[in-house]
Amino acid sequence: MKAQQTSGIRSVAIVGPYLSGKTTLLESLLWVTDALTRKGNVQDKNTVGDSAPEARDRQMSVELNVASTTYNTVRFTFLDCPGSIELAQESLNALVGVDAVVVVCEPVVDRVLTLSPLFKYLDDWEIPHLVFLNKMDRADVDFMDVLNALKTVSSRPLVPHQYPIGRGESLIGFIDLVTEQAYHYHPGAPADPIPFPDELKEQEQIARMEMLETLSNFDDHLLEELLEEINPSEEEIVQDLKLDLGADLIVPVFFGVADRDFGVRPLLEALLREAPEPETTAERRGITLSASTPLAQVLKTYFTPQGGKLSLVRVWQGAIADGMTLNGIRVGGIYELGQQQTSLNQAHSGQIVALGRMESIHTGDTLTNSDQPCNELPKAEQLAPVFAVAIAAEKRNDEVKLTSALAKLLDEDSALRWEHHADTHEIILWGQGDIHLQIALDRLRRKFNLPMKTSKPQVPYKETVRKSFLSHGRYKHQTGGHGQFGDVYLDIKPMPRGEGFRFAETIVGGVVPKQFFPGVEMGVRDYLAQGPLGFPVVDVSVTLTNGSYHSVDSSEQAFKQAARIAMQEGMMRCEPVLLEPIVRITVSVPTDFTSKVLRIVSGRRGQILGYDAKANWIGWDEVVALLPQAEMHDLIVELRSQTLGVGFFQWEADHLQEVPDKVAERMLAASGSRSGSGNGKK
Ligand SMILES: Nc1nc2c(ncn2[C@@H]2O[C@H](COP(=O)(O)OP(=O)(O)OP(=O)(O)O)[C@@H](O)[C@H]2O)c(=O)[nH]1
Repeated sequence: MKAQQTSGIRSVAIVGPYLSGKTTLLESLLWVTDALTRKGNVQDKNTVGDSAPEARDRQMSVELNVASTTYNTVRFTFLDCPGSIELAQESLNALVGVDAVVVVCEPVVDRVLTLSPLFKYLDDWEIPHLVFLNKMDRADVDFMDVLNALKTVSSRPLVPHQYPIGRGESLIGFIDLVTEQAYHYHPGAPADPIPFPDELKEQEQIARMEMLETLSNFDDHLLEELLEEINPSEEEIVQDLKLDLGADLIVPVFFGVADRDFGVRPLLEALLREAPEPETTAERRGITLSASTPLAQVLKTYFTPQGGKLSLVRVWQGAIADGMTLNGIRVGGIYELGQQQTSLNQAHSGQIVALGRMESIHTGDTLTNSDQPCNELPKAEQLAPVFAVAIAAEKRNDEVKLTSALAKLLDEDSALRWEHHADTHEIILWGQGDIHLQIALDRLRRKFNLPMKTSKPQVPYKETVRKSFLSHGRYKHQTGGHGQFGDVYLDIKPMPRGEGFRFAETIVGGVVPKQFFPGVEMGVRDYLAQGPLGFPVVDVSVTLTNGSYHSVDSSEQAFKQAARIAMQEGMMRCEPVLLEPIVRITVSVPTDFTSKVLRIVSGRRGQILGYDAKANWIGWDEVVALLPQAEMHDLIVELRSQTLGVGFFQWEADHLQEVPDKVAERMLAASGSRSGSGNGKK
C-alpha cells in the first residue's frame, strides 16, 4: 500500500440492485488504486466489503461497508450499500451523506425497472449520481438499447460518457466520448490507447451527439457551438459534465466488467474530475461552510463484536476533535473505517468517519457542539415495516437480556421495529422481509449470544356476539364455616363495531347490594378476556339487571364467580362470532403491474377501494384496499415476486370485521386446541 499525500476528499456511495457487482466494484476500485496488496473476490469470501459473518455466509452485503483509498491526491471514501430490496434502508440512510453516487446495474433491458425507486429517491434528494453498467461481459446487448431503457426510469437525462468496442465476451475496450480516444482493456492493468475503430464512427457520433446535446440544454455557449458545428473543447465538456452532475441535472453512464477491473479506472477518473467537492455538496444542502461550528450527521450505527458503539458520520461543517462534546456526549475516539480501522485526532468537513461511544445518538441524528439549538438536518425516509415474525428466546433465562439486545439491534438497523403485543403476548419483530429478519436474528445470536425461536405471528382475532340473552348465574358453596353466595341476572347485548365493552346495572330495591357490583363487573371482564371461541370479546354490553344475596354468605368474590357462570352460560346462547383485524393498505407499483396487484389483493379476500396514478411517481399507480390482517403476513413476498421486486406497500390498522363463516370454520378447526381452551369449553 502506498502512502500518498491528499489534497481533497470525496465520499461516494455505491448502490444498485441485488448482486449487480457493487462489492466487486469496490474491491476493484481499491485494487487499482493500490489500497490492497491482494485482490479478493466474493466467491472466495475475502473481499474488503461484506466482511461480517452474516454477509460471508450469504455471499451478499448485509449492511453498509466502508472503505477508503487515495487516487491522484484525493482521498475517496466509498460506502458499499447492500443491494437486497429488504435492506434498502441502509442505502437510504447513507445516501444523504455523500457527494456522489455510483449506481451499479446489469445491462439488462427488462430489469431497468428495478432502478426506478432508487432513481426517484436520488432525484427527490437531488443527489448527484452516475451509472456503471457492470457485467458487460455477460450481456450481448446493444449499449444504446440499454441506455434508452434506462431513460424510461429516470427523471434526469442519461448521458453516455463512453461507447463500447465489442459486446459481451468480445467487449475489448471503449471510446471516451469526451476525447474520442479509443482504449483497449487489459486484465490487471490500465487500458491502452488504440487507434479509433472506424467501423464504429457512426454509432460513436450518435452517442457523442446525444451527450453534447443534453449538456447544451444547460449551457447556451455549448448550444451555439453545436449550432455552428464547432467541436467544443475537452475542457468545456468536462466543465459542463462536472457542473451538471454536481447539480443533479444529468446522469453520466459508464460501463465495464468489475471482476476484471475493466472500466474501473475511467470511472475513478470521472469521479475525480466530475464528482462535486464536499464544499459544493454542503452548499447545495444549505450548509454555511464559513461557520466553524462542527456539524455532522449519523449515516449508520455499528456495534463491534466487543459491544462498542461506532457512529458513522458525515462531517458537514467545521472539525470534530477526539474528546469534544457533541449533543452533550463526549466523542470517545475518531476512526477512519475500512481495510483497517485507523484512529484520527480530528475529522474535517467532507470526511466520513466513525465516532466512538456516542451512546444515546442514533442514525440520522444531527450532531453539533453549539449551545444554540441547531436545525436538524433532514433524515432519510423511514420505510414502513411490512413483514413480521414472533420471536422468543431459546433459553428462558435469556428473556431478560432480550430488551437491551433488541434496542442495540434496532440502533444498528433502523428498518427494524419490535413490539410486545398486548393481545397475543408475543414479541413481534418487524422488518422488510424474511431475509432482513433472518439477518437480524443471526446478529442476535452471534453478537448478543441470544439464539431465538421464531414463529408466524398470531393474528389478534377478537370475538363478539350477534344476539342478546338474559343469563342467570348462581354461585353457592358451603365449606364448613362461612358459605359463598352470589346470584345475578346479566343482560348480554351486542354493540356496534368499535364500541368496545360497557358494563351497567339497573338494580332496584337493593336486590344486589352496591358493594357487590365491582365483583360482578370483575367476573364479567375476567370472562371476556377469553370468550367461547378463545379470543378477547369486544363490542358487547353487559347489564346487571337482577339477582339476590345472602346477608352472611355473600361476598364480592362470590358475585364474581356468579357473574362468570352467567357469562359462560349466556355467551354460548348469544351466537358468538369471530372478528378479524382489517388493515388499510396502499400498494405502489409500476402501472404495468397494477392489474396483477388487483388480482393479488382480491385473491387474499381484500376489498379494493380504488386505484389511481401515484402522485409524483411517473408511471406508477397506487392501489388502496382493505385487507384482512391474516392475509398480510406474506403479502410483500408475493408482491415482490410479481413486480420484479419493486412493488411495496404501507398499511395501518383500520377496523374489526366478522370473519366469513366458511373461513372461521376452517380457522377454528385448524386451531382446535386454542378454541378448546376458551371459556366456552371449560
Ligand atoms: N460476469 C461477471 N460477474 C461479476 C462481475 N462483477 C461481479 N460479478 C459477480 O456477481 C456476483 C455478485 O457480485 P457482488 O459484488 O457480491 O454483488 P453486490 O452488488 O455487491 O451484491 P449485494 O450487495 O449483495 O447486492 C459475484 O458472483 C461476482 O463475482 C462482472 O463484471 N462480470
